[in-house]
Amino acid sequence: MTDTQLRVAVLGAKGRIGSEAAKAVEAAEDMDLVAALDRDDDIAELTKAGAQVAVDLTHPDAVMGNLEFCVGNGIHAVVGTTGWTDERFAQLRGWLDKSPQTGVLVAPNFSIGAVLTMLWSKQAARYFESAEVIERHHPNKADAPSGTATRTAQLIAEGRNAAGLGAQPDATSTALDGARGAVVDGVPVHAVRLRGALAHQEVFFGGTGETLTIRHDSLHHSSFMQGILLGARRVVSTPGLTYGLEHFLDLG
Ligand SMILES: NC(=O)C1=CN([C@@H]2O[C@H](COP(=O)(O)OP(=O)(O)OC[C@H]3O[C@@H](n4cnc5c(N)ncnc54)[C@H](OP(=O)(O)O)[C@@H]3O)[C@@H](O)[C@H]2O)C=CC1
Ligand SMILES: O=C(O)C1=N[C@H](C(=O)O)C[C@H](O)C1
Repeated sequence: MTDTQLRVAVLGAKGRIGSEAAKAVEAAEDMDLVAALDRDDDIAELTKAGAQVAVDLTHPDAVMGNLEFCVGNGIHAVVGTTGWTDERFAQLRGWLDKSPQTGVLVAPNFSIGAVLTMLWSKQAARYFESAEVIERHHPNKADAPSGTATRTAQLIAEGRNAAGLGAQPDATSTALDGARGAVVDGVPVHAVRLRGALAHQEVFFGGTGETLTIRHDSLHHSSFMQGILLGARRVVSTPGLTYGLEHFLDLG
């Protein structure tokens, strides 16, 4: 270990993504993996290990407790864990207000293709009357819809609202519960759970005489690793809350 190495910890280090993130941190020349913690470990290990950044890839039930500890101890955080609500963001901002030098990145998705899907969906939204999101994940996923699909729908709604678009056309008057998906800010979101799937999303737009589909597929866990490492490098010099990896990408 040298003084210039970034001291990174991974929370959820036995999980599907956390285990890969721990390997990616270990392999990064400018980082040291100083702690790899999972459910039964004591989070106080982070301070003992001198962690500068904690990468949280745990569970929606665990992430807030982890963040309260990290921010309270001046440890920056890179968060991939889902389950974010307005109330949770308000709580996190409250903790950050008391620790103004600390940075937290909350990234609904660390893969570049998914980030672009979200940004392009917001851009496209203003031009189309109809927009729906279908996400597809492995059946071991705890939450539905995915954090990425939820954020995509929110961004589509922002694009629609800025363009003055009203409610989407939909004459459905009889439907089985759930047939039209969950509605996020006026945008239907459908979640498929499928053995063999990893993380996939299609965003459908419909206008007069045309449709547009933006599709992204994460085919391997490695799709998330570059974004996690970039987040860790950048969050240490970005105090406060950053929502979305796009803020750390040079997108022109
Ligand atoms: N933003 C992004 O790009 C990505 C985000 N994710 C998100 O990351 C999260 C994890 O996903 P995934 O790896 O598939 O899930 P897993 O269930 O495979 O991994 C989560 C791990 O965290 C552990 N854990 C639970 N509570 C705690 C705790 N308090 N402290 C430390 N570890 C804990 C779990 O233990 P146990 O099994 O005993 O519960 C498990 O080992 C999900 O919210 C997922 O949506 C995933 C991929 C990419
Ligand atoms: O649980 C997963 O696997 C994933 N979770 C994130 C989400 O809910 O959007 C990111 C990606 O879709 C993989």
